[in-house]
Amino acid sequence: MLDVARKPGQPEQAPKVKDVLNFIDGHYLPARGGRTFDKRTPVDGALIAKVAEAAEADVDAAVKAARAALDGPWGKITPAERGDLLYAVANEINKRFDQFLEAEVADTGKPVSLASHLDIPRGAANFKVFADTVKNVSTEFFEMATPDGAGAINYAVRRPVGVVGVICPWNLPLLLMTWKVAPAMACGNTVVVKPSEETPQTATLLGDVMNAVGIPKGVYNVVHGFGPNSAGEFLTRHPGVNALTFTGETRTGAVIMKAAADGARPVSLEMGGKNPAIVFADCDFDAAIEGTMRSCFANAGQVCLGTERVYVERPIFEKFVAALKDKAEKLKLGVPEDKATTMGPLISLEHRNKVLSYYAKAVAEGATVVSGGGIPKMPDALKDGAWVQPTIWTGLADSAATVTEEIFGPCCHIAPFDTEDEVVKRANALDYGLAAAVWTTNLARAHRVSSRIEAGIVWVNSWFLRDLRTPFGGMKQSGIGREGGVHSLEFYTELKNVCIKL
Ligand SMILES: NC(=O)C1=CN([C@@H]2O[C@H](COP(=O)(O)OP(=O)(O)OC[C@H]3O[C@@H](n4cnc5c(N)ncnc54)[C@H](O)[C@@H]3O)[C@@H](O)[C@H]2O)C=CC1
Ligand SMILES: O=C(O)/C=C/C=C(\O)C(=O)O
Repeated sequence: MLDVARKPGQPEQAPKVKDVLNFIDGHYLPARGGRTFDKRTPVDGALIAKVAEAAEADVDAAVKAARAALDGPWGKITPAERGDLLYAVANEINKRFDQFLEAEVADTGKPVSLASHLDIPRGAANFKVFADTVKNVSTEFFEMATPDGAGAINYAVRRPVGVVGVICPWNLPLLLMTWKVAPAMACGNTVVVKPSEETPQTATLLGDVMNAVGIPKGVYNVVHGFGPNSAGEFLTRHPGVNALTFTGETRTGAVIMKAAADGARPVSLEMGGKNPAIVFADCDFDAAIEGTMRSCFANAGQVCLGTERVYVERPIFEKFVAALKDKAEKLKLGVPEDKATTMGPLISLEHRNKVLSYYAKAVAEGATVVSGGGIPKMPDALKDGAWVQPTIWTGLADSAATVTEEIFGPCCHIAPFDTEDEVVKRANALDYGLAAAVWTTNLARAHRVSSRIEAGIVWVNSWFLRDLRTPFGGMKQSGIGREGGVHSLEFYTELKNVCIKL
């Protein structure tokens, strides 16, 4: 039975319903036509915001503002000056830390302890890291011989691609949005952001930060709404957008790629995963359990890098399953503000339906439910929240839907394996290739296995350990392109070669 951590009687007051507006050309604006949609907290289902639902004309205005800003002061300042402004953005986010924290927690229901250590600090750090990257990266220079003996020189310069459309998910809203907005701005572009309809608040707050530190109007714009036939589609189809960057589901990425084909516009796509963890018998057992707990259950399993398939070498299989079950059952579900809470709700009742459909499918496919498998008993005040039990299965075939399809919930299937060759093949068997974790104390094996795994990121004896200078992205259907450090410059700039005949 799960221990439910919440303060008795909470929430005592009805939350204030906020108006969340679009942010266009430096101004907070309602939607043309006045449409709004409701945002409810997944903690207890209470209405927390009325969000302006951008009409096509609002998206058009945002793109036009972003285009005009390219020709304004933003287009004329030096990379170093842009870098200083981005540092100011980061410092201002940190100054308003509590405001961002409150907004992120309200939208997602995630524990304050998680958002205060991950989401908000990374939101600020993203601006600093890309300000530094742009300042410190040089380009190419080649001297060449010419038939007349005078020679020529070539040098490459980076120029912004223009207006970048940024389509964001709900799982790490500020972190993932700024992971794209920061490099885009550091490279001199302007942006129109479409946050997830589930998490409209922190992107909106960031508009105020941009104004406060003097980012010129029109550089950063936010339009709210949904995907098809709404702000997402209006933005991705808009011919004034020069490049599109997206994090979210693979099927959505494919739709966005089709939209980008009109005008042959570049895309950067970070998409779904069904990530394996491979645990060898020679691992540091406690570290492997601790790391696998985080990779399966952090953020209620709503992390694209999270583990949903665990392969454990047979000699330690039973011990591993028992230890993971023990830890999973100690997770404390509860209100975000409670320091004891270690797992929040899923993002929405709709997403919970999806996750629960896999819980049912696992049973139908013949799984042994080691732990969880349903809806936890929560106090009355939280009964309308999107709560789900952390869940562990064993006994499924590698072909089961539960083992092959992204669930994006707090769950994993654990299977035994016998040989390195066998487990590498099983880990690589899917069309996804985002991340993997390998647990072993054998250094040669760590190198061997990580070199054979088909994933954009392999963590050995760790998980979600991020150096923001490194390439980040997925192989196969998990993504197109890499972002992070200098790799982001490849996407957010056009590289132009200048050849001068001497
Ligand atoms: N980081 C990741 O890998 C994430 C994966 N997911 C997975 O995706 C599933 C669905 O979650 P959603 O939030 O609906 O993800 P999604 O991929 O549909 O949405 C992500 C963003 O794309 C926008 N969008 C959706 N359709 C669009 C379209 N046709 N054109 C332009 N923009 C569009 C959405 O409004 C949102 O801002 C989840 O159950 C989960 O499995 C969800 C969020 C993040
Ligand atoms: O650290 C990052 O930049 C990204 C982490 C997580 C995701 O991309 C995700 O969950 O979508």
